Amino acid sequence: MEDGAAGGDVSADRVIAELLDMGFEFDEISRAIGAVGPRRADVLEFVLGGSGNGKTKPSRESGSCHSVSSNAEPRPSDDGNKLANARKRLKQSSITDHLASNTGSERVSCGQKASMSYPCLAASDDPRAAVGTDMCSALKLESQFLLANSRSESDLRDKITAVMRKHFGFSSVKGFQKEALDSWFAHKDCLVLAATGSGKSLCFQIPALLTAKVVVVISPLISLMHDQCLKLAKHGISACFLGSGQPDSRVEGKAMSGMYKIIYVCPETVLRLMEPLKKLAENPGIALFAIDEVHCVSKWGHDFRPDYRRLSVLRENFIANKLKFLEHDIPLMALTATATIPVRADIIKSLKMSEDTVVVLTSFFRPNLRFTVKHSRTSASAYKKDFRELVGTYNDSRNFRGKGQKALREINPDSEGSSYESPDDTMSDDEDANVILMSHEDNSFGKTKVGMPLINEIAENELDVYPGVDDFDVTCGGFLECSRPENFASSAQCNKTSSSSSEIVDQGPTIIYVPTRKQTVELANYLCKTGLKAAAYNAKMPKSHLRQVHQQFHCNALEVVVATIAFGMGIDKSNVRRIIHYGFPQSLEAYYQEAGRAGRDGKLADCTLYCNLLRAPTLLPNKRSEEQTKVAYKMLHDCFHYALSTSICRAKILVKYFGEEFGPDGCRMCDVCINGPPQMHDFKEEAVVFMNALQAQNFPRFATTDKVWWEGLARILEGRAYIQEAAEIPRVLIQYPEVTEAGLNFLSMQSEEEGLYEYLDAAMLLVMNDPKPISTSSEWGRGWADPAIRRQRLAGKKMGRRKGKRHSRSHSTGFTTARQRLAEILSKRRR
Ligand SMILES: Nc1ncnc2c1ncn2[C@@H]1O[C@H](COP(=O)(O)OP(=O)(O)OP(=O)(O)O)[C@@H](O)[C@H]1O
Ligand SMILES: [Mg+2]
Repeated sequence: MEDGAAGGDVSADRVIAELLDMGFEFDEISRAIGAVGPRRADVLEFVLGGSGNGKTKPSRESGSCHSVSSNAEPRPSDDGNKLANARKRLKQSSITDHLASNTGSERVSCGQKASMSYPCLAASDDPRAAVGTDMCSALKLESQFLLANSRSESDLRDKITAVMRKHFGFSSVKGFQKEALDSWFAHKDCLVLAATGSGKSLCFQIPALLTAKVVVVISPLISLMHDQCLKLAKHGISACFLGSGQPDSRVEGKAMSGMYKIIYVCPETVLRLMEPLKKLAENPGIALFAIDEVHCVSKWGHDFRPDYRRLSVLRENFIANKLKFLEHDIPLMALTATATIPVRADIIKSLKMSEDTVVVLTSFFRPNLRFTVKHSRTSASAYKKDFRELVGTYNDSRNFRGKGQKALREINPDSEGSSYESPDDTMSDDEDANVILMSHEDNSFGKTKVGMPLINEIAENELDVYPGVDDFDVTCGGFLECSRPENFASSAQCNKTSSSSSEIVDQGPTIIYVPTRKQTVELANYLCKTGLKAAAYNAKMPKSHLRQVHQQFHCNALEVVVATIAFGMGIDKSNVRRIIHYGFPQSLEAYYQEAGRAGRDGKLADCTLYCNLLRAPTLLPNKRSEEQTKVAYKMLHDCFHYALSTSICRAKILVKYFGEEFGPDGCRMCDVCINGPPQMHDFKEEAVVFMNALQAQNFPRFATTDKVWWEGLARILEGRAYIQEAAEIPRVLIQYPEVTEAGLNFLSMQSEEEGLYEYLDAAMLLVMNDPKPISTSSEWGRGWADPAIRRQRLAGKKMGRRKGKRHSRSHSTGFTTARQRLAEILSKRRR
């Protein structure tokens, strides 16, 4: 959506449709149109200003800096001024402005760098003496000098150290960076697998500074390329990006003639530029093709981009056998933070990387990230409970600083008669979950296993899918030049509410990832009402708003950004203290990459996943091949299992997912390490009943009572390979279980077996601790007709009421009853 439309009059209907798409509520939009008319810009300003919610915001927030989502009550008298100011504020620099300033900064940097002393070079040897202040020439000569003189490894080391100090201000390269550079130096292809934020970019940026040749970097997003160019410009390195978002048509020609040390290019463009790249390879030469975020190559990865697969043309074309002027094949360096073992193999195969490709593998473990999973219905009714701690974290520190000791209660929406709190949260939650689960299964059961219709929890058009390559212009790098350091709030208003900037560092910013655009607005509004400086961010919002969010986030003027995945790659902000996922991510790769945006400064950071443990994630892309469906289900399956685990350290599961062994100890920080596993349970009896039922072909569906528990048992048996999925496309939950050879062995040996001790998973623990029937299930409904069952249930309810708690029913009672009922059902069926 372009801002260009903002100034013109458009029909109210169109404005309503657009804003609904952004995630705003219909009522809110209507109210805004009523107040300011149907001009899109005015309506947007009204709703983004939070005026549309009609509630008085906390007094502390008056004139708050977080205008992107603040809640000021509109004052009709100053509407005109407000809109005029807003329009002024929303007017952002164009990308051409950015570029102009880039060029400027390059040249200034060049002049500055050229006059700086260079520790490795004797003054008389300094090639820059002859080149004045032209940065490109200076760098070329400098790098010619550097590499030409690097006869030994130790020479190279020294040169690298010098370049690191000079351009990046770091004293040394990290081990994995050294390995990657060594392989480049040996003209070998290389696959670099290193954690988020570990410094992969330097692996391909340094070669550009060590030779007179150019480095070509393939990157999936224009915004990412743009950010990197801005950062490099700051370090005095000339770089450009090519592709649909490049507004200056001359840049491509300049790049192909070798005027930039580093050329960022999207895969689509690199394929178009094959011939010019060959010329570039001849003169001045291409030092390296770097393929960043290379997991996009793989259909098994989380961000599959078909054009990435076609990058095999690089290996096919830029080899000494084909291009006679080449002494060696031009090395490929592929880099990612999230590639499982199958993805790695797929990358090497798809890109046709050479057989002696060096794999640089570092630990994916991020020791300062503390992972936690919390059960939640992840809807508005759970906000109060789920975000109490977060709200307290920010507000308490402000109160502590003596800003009126405002109790959370006073500024909490509940005190204003909000309906955020559910009267019976867990109960309705579980029932909802089961209703949906049942309806899914009812819909799919009996239909063909392949290609059966799938039900999405959320309409897909409410989601932000993976950002397109040309999401140009909403970048983070542009805001690196905050006038204050990261740990300072940037606006005067912010400073009004924070007596000490250091306390903002203590709190640090939070990113909350939600699945839908609507939730970004809903949750950001909620958080603003509690007094937090929060803003919504999703791909349908105007670019001007998104830029503003980036800017305020980078300068610590915002405490919380509530975003879809659109707030993504390229965020290299060091002090993010919390990443909250409010709803299941689409894969563990995506989860780890998003979580990896926390704690880049090495200090402790929290990564919390709130999800409904009683409802398997079901969201799948609408348009997909059978193979993609399988992959998508597998990814959701892995996410669900991660969340359900009660006995394995979270960090261990995550790094193991990427093929890394973690050793016997856990991280000692995650919820599982802290809480320890639950008691083991002997599942033998249930397992025998269950598998016998499967064997008798009499049990095509799970029992409808304590269904969640039986699903958990199926997971356990599947984990032991006693049962397996018979469906061609396995889903998140096992659908068509069948007993395996190992299962048959277990059944035949059961008298000799001691027991089947396993941990209950988190969903099983939930239903064990709070057993309740599934009111919508047909079995449950039929159960009421049975006087014995009715008596039992009523007795259970009374007992619950007497003790004043729903979960007062004894675990073993609920458990045994369910098991007995299942056995009865099965024996009836057999008869
Ligand atoms: N040798 C080093 N010493 C200290 N800091 C470094 C070093 N190398 C890189 N860094 C810093 O690490 C941070 C992250 O670097 P970079 O953006 O390259 O990470 P990344 O591995 O590409 O992460 P992501 O997977 O999220 O893209 C940067 O701020 C960078 O300056
Ligand atoms: Mg990177």
